[in-house]
Amino acid sequence: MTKMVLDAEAQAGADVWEYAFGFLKTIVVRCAVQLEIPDLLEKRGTEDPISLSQLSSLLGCQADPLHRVMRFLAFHGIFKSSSSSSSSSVYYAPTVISRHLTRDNMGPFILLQLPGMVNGISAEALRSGVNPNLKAANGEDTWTDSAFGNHKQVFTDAMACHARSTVSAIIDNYPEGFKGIGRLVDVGGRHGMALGMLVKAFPWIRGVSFDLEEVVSMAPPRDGIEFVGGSMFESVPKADAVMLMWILHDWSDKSSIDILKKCREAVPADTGKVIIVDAVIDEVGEGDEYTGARLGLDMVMMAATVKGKERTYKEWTYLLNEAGFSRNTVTNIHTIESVIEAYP
Ligand SMILES: C[S@@+](CC[C@H](N)C(=O)[O-])C[C@H]1O[C@@H](n2cnc3c(N)ncnc32)[C@H](O)[C@@H]1O
Ligand SMILES: O=c1cc(-c2ccc(O)cc2)oc2c(O)c(O)ccc12
Repeated sequence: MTKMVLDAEAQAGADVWEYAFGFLKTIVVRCAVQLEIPDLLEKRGTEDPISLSQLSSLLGCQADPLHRVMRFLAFHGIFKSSSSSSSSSVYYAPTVISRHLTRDNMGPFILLQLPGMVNGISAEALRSGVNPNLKAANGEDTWTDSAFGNHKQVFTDAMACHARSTVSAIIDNYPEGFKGIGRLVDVGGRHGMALGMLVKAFPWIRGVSFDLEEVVSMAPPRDGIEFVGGSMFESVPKADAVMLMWILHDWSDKSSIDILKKCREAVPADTGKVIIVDAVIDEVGEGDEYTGARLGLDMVMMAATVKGKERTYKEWTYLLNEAGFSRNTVTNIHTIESVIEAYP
């Protein structure tokens, strides 16, 4: 059926359904990642598409619902489907998008999404200013709220995905930022995925992954990385520089200022710096290819945290001034985040 050229009103009548059913893309992609379909198709490659019956048998899934899921994903360009001229079989092959959904790419990050988020953005939440998903008992600190799931492997796997992706961008676009740094503390560094990549790229660095005790106590040993448990609201281990990657966006302005003050105290007043890796929302410019992802991440912060948010450069400058930093620079690293360097 050829796609008709619709006038704006008719197109809007069709597009509105996207706002009813758009959430299904994440649910269905999440299902494909759970089944490791991107990995299976990637292993076979584009020259060896798999039939529905083979896929159904390999996955132990009913053919009919699997066909419907694959049909939906092929329509949205996640997989490539083709049919055989000699039989009624349908075949599936990987695409440039499905390559990013494998378990060693962004697959585990997709598995973190959705559960526990739905009511975080609702009329009730916007009117009350309270995220109904999270127990008020924990105040702003969702990280010790079991409902948040910080202790779960799915969170560690998702953040390792994120670290792989963002630290690659940091190494490619901001290598100069690590010259002269001996001891680097990664606040909220979890199991050291980011530091492991940084000390490999910059062997002069001695890395310290600082995180909650219940997180670092589960961290497998990692060459060149020391693990220290504690709270960034109490004190941060001393270092030449401190990194905060996807930390401050989880917290309110007040908590972020408190964290930044502890980080400033941990580095030398004359030669130290704090390296913030977080999104900078561009409200006035044209943005770039990550603008949609940054605004989506801001909605995740609203849905999943008590007072987390993404910030504009003006909002970052307010935080840094309040925390006593004298000056700062911003580096575009061509991914969802930028690197903000803050100097005591
Ligand atoms: C969103 S994760 C970011 C992980 C990693 N930096 C990354 O970019 O993928 C936030 C981290 O902050 C840690 N965290 C939360 N509260 C903390 C605290 N009071 N002190 C130190 N770390 C904390 C969490 O355990 C978690 O590992
Ligand atoms: O992308 C995320 C998702 C979460 C998240 C999702 C579901 C939950 O039940 C809890 C948390 O948290 C994130 C986060 O804290 C962050 O700093 C970046 C991204 C995400």
